[in-house]
Amino acid sequence: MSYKILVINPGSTSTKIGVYEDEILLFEETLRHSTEEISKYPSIVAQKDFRKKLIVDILAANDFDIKTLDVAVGRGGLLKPIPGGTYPVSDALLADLKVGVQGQHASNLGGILAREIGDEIGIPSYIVDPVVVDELAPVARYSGVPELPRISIFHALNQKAVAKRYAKEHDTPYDSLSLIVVHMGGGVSVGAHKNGKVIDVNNTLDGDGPFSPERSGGVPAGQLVKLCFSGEYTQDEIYKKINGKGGLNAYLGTNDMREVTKMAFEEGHKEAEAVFHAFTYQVAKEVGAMAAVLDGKVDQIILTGGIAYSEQVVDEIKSKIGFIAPLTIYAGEDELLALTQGALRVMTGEEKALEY
Ligand SMILES: Nc1ncnc2c1ncn2[C@@H]1O[C@H](COP(=O)(O)OP(=O)(O)O)[C@@H](O)[C@H]1O
Ligand SMILES: CCCC(=O)OP(=O)(O)O
Repeated sequence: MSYKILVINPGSTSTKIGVYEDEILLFEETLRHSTEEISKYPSIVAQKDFRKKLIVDILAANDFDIKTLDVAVGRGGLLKPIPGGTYPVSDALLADLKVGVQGQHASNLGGILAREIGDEIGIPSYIVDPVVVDELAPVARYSGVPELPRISIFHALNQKAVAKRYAKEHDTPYDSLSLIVVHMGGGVSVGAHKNGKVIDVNNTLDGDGPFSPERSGGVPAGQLVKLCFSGEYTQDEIYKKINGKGGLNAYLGTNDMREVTKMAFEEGHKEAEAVFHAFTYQVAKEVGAMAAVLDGKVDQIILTGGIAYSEQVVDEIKSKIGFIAPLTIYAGEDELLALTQGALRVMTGEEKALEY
């Protein structure tokens, strides 16, 4: 028996959709969203119908009968911290996605849309390796402020998928490798993978690590406190500076690294050039930190995510961190396939679904 699988991957700057028959891709589509397009919506949940219409339209454009699907799987969002694996979108999980128990991010919509479409046609819905997968070592949880422990929010699905892909291509078990994986998408995550666990990673959402197209990354905390109490901004406005309107958006008014590259190197925009170099500098610096986490014994550094398509970004980062370990580039991500495989493992009985 084969399974037809609808895969839904909402990112902060994109919606990626795929339909698979078992592991065979029937069709896929990536729709990129500008900040202008997305910021029309007052909340993540308010984007649901907009993103659902994209899915329905893509199925129709491919003459695909939605009723022939066997399962729907979505990227998992800001739930409570949980172990990696495949989870049915239960009522409890759905409720937490709607609230966003650890915050607001487009990935909250993955499970919500999988469940809604699944219920409409009477098929099961799942999420796989959500962004809250937490494998941090105890030592990595200290921040210096006891009330503010460091937490694990990152591109868990793709970080795990590319790490396992590297292990497979090199005929080595994933849990015997020490890897640094750098995902450069709307957010940037830099993870230290040791013995099959992500023992440290920057909180990709909330002011930690390098800046990214949409996020501030780590900011000077004292200055941030002053800004918060300056009376000039609401809480929401301050938070948007960290998540949504930070990073490339804040400096240059775009979340598109291709646009920044064009401004910097074709149009002679000096600030864009400086921001481009600052981006690669910050990413390289975080890789250096994760090399220390791994005691300097790093088998491979993997660069992935949409920005890894840029040779110029890759070359600049490589020139700074090449001394640590060799680099492998997996541009884009393996998230659609990873979601498919997670759903299939449960549908075929190879793995038991976890309970949220
Ligand atoms: N060929 C490319 N060169 C440089 N940047 C790219 C390229 N393709 C996509 N990007 C950038 O990658 C970022 C989005 O990455 P992606 O992994 O798709 O993000 P997300 O899933 O978070 O929406 C955007 O800034 C986009 O401009
Ligand atoms: C919430 C962590 C994952 C993340 O940042 O994803 P995007 O790059 O898709 O925003």
